[in-house]
Amino acid sequence: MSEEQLSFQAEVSRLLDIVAHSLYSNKEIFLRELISNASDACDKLRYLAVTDGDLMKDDPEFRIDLEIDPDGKTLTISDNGVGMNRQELIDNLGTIARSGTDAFMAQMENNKDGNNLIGQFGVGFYSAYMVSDTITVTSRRAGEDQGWKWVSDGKGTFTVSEADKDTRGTSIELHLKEEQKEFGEELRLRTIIKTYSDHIPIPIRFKKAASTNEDGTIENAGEWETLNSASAIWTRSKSDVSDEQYKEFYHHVAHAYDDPWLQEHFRVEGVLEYSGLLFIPGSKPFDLFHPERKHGVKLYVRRVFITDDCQELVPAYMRFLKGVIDSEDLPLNISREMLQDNPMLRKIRSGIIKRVLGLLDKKAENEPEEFIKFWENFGPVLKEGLYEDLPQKDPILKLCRFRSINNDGWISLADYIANMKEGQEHIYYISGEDEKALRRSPQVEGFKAKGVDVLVLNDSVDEFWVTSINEFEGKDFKSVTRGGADLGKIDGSDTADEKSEDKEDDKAEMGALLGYLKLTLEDEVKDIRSSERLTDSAVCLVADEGDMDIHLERILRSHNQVNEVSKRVLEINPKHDLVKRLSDLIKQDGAASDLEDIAWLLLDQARILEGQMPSDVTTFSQRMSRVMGKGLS
Ligand SMILES: Nc1ncnc2c1ncn2[C@@H]1O[C@H](COP(=O)(O)OP(=O)(O)OP(=O)(O)O)[C@@H](O)[C@H]1O
Repeated sequence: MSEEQLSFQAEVSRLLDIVAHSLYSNKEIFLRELISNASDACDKLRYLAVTDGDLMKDDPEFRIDLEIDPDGKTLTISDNGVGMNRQELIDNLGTIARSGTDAFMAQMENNKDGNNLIGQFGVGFYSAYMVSDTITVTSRRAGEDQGWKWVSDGKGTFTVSEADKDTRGTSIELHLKEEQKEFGEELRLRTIIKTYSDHIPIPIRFKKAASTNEDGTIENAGEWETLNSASAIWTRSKSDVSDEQYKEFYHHVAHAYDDPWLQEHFRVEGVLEYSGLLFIPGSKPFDLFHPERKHGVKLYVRRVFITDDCQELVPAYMRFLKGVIDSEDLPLNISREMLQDNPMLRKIRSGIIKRVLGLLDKKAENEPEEFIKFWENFGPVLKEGLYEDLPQKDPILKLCRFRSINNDGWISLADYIANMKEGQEHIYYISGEDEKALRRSPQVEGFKAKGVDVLVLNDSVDEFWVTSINEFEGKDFKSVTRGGADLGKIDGSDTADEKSEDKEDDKAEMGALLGYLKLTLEDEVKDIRSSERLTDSAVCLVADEGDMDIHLERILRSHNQVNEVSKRVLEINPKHDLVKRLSDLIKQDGAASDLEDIAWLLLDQARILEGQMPSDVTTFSQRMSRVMGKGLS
């Protein structure tokens, strides 16, 4: 097959354009990316060779070799890993199949500080275009005879052609940009390898430059020197690993550049033996909520990489975890299918869950401010565990942090309970999308006035757990937008506290108005009540005790899981001037016809406060005009 020219997928072209023009100062990371890929390629072959030993029989020792040409114009990174055939070269180096790429590129293109984002995202192989003007990849897939060459200047197209390659694996030749010649210097490369890739468990070798002795003989020519420690970092004892080495391993295993927020290096012995090195990232990845997002924990069996896609190893609600688990007990030739219902794996999984929840708990206790950093990045993910993993509900609830109407910062449920008022029986919450709007909702007014705190739940997962969890430490969760407010039973701390006779008076006062409103609006609402929860607003809507909460219903409707809109209860505030005036008018004139507009406007106002539309905007605006016109006359 002769040379063929192909175009990059549009996303790759956009990415390459960003990378080539990036002013990102940390350009040396390209080498880390290429070595990381080389090491992954060796891992993949080692796994395949468990069932097909022939694949690496002729050359059983893995290695990654670096070579520079005498002029320092090219740098070549070669590995004897799994290699790529023609189609794999086209697919892997011509397309990106990575979730979050679009979001990343949009941010890069809009963000003045976009250069730092390159570091956060990790652009993998393509980062080599920060330092090269042309890249030639020559590769031969293990078990195949034909080698292939991929060449591109990173500007829209690449070519693929047959190539002679005697050995399996991949060789990447970078033709360095004029201004990036430093990456063709031996000393610079040695430093980079020590800094970024010491932990790679495969020897990274450098071909020593030849030196000429006084007598004219040539020394060192063609000799290889290993630059790294070349042992799996999780097999070493903690005292043998420096913080820097842990950090670099994290960068490698997580394909990330930030600092880990937490690291845990451990060994479990006994019935089941495994070791692990787990990290929680210091920043939120772009694709955390992408449906295809997987956790980043690689499974090894006795140092052999098995898979980085074992959903049974770590639950989805811990998909922020990165790192390695290395089992001593699982069979080496375990197939990915066999992992699906494996009792040993289930035990490892529950060990990981317990360990991570324990570590988080310790952090929350001992370093509460640090813990908030974790919470702000990953809290919404961890909360998924509240309904996905019911046995862990209590430890997770203990870790949950909340916004609330009486606090600017974060509080725990224990804080909430400690500040409950005399007579308060429930943990009150309000849920919706917009934190600011929720804090100002009419339904929380009465709670605020009494000093009763209300949790503000504005993560999309909240609605799902809060309706399925019955209680925390004997207290149940109650929405302030559903059912009666029960505020009368609570001992308020401020002057707004009212006596129960007052309330009875209010009810009697309002009787005629309530009767009139019920008659007028009976087809639209389930009931109309005098409100205990309003202090400033005239009206609000609430769900009746047994009905679905307003916000949950809206979410389910947007997912087409419910069709109808439930009728709500309209509450009116007996202390509000407008309501008092209406009540007086009704008592004087009976149901005067011009009160009808006002009744409807009150209902529509309550709907708008809920973020809904008036049921008929034309009629709404006509009523509004009529009432305003009367106000002016
Ligand atoms: N040395 C190599 N040997 C074999 N395959 C390779 C090699 N380098 C890259 N690849 C293939 O190309 C793919 C793309 O590599 P690239 O570095 O762009 O992304 P990645 O490693 O999958 O993820 P990341 O962007 O996080 O680094 C890899 O997933 C791998 O399949």
